[in-house]
Amino acid sequence: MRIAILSRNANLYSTKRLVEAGRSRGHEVDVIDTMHCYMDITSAKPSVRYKGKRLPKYDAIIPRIGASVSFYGTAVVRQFEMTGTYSINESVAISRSRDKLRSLQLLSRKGIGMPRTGFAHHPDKIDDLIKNVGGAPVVIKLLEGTQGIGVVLADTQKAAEAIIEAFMGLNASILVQEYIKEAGGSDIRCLVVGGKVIAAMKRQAAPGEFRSNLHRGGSASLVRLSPAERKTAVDAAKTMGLNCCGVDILRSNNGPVVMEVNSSPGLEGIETATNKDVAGMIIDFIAKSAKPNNTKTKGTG
Ligand SMILES: Nc1ncnc2c1ncn2[C@@H]1O[C@H](COP(=O)(O)OP(=O)(O)OP(=O)(O)O)[C@@H](O)[C@H]1O
Ligand SMILES: [Mg+2]
Ligand SMILES: [Mg+2]
Repeated sequence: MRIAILSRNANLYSTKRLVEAGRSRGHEVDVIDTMHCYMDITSAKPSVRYKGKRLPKYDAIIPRIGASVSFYGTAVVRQFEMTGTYSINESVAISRSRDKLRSLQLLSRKGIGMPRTGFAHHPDKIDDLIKNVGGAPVVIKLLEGTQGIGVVLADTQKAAEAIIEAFMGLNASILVQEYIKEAGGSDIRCLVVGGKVIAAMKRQAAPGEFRSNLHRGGSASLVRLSPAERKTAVDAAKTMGLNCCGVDILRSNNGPVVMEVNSSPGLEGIETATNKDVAGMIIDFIAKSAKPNNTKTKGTG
């Protein structure tokens, strides 16, 4: 097969591993910088151009679209879909998962466990917003945050009000979420490929920290999932319509709750923690699933 990896940087661990896994299985693999693709969207014969040439017809693409380039990146994926190329994650599903409010509303609608969550942009009654999710302690999140930045734990009602006021002053949309204390500063990253959890790791926050992000000093280890956790991860991926994603779960007293679903999950942490050839499993899934003109929109909402 001929596979293109859409990535801004060929030297990233995940990109390198996917290239390696593809080539070692006898596929032709190119890395294409998403942001350097351009196209004539009105052409009757859709194609994608890159560095002055028309790109060859790929059997499959693996979009690795960073959060900061979601908008243009998903347009490029959509163009590949129009040329009949199979994308492991379709453009609609990537856009859906990138919108935090939309994805949390969808997960909730499907009855998937979630921390009690409120969202707001400019509430007139901040105290009511906080009480509405059960009162302090609460976790307050900037909608545009990433790698744990913009995620704050407010222990008291007063602290929560002050933080929300500060975020309101920045004209930002926020999430206010029940604090899952019993998770003990850890979360579980489940890698779902083709409707199965193929690898999972537990991330534990550094001492004195509640955010388990590896970028915030968290450490990863192997974990055994319960059947309920497995099902929650698979259901969340299905709701998003993603064939390949990372589902982040907290272990709460009421069972597993989903925090978010990531459509371009990093491979380094999970391959190191589990010692599994995750990249290889992704390529194997593509080899099995990629058929021309096979972009069917999965999921609704
Ligand atoms: N409601 C919560 N209860 C307990 N811990 C939480 C809660 N929400 C977040 N955390 C902790 O904070 C970390 C960061 O939160 P979250 O994943 O929502 O934001 P982010 O990592 O900045 O976003 P992204 O993953 O998109 O970069 C989580 O991994 C988890 O350890
Ligand atoms: Mg996170
Ligand atoms: Mg996220």
